[in-house]
Amino acid sequence: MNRADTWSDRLAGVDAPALEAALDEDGFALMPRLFEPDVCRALAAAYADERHFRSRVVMARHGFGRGEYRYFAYPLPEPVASLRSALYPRLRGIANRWNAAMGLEVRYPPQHAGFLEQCHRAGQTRPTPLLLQYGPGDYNCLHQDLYGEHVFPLQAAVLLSEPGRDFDGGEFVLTEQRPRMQSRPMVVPLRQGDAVVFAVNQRPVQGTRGSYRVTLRHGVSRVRHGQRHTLGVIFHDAT
Ligand SMILES: O=C(O)CCC(=O)C(=O)O
Ligand SMILES: [Fe+2]
Repeated sequence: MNRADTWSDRLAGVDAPALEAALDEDGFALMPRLFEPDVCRALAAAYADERHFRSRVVMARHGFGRGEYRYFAYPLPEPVASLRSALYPRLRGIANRWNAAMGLEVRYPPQHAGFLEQCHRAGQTRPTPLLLQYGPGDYNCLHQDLYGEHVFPLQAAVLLSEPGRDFDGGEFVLTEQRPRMQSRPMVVPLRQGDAVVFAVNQRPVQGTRGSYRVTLRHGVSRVRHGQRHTLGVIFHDAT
């Protein structure tokens, strides 16, 4: 069995109706223990090896927060490549249903390779999966990972460090901006190896008089002690 099959099998064990219900209710869903601790450690350690990456961003230089991240270069290393292509078909139905509910015409093809072709034809050719590294005092301002016209409306992040042991603080947070209402904050309780799937930008909410759109942003509260690493999996590529 090749690695991509292994990841498809692994994701086949995910409770799809529960994932979908959580995404519809809150705009995010947890996938607990997606990575084993040894995989988390290996990926976090890979941050130091420049050869895996196409660029490095020091967040304070751009007003993005404090801390840094690196975008992987193609070909993506394992398990990032397999996870990205195996997760996409599990989220595509929700993405298409959300777009229909929001009155958007875009629909996503069955396989990630097909969607990437669309991105690449539009000049979005640079890989977007990334590793983030935070030390004491670091944080990530609320943001959206939009990198061009082509956007897949869901993304995933995997926490590679263990809260309480490797770091304190550094909570993954989301805000949901509702039309003519105050924003709703959400804190996502993650442990090492847990993944969160969440809305990149907008999602539909079913109200009593039809559906309306809310806008999500995500970020990370200040890390108090220790080191925190995350893997980010974004399905569209960047210009
Ligand atoms: O470090 C985090 O948990 C946030 C990661 C993030 O912004 C992303 O994956 O897009
Ligand atoms: Fe992000």
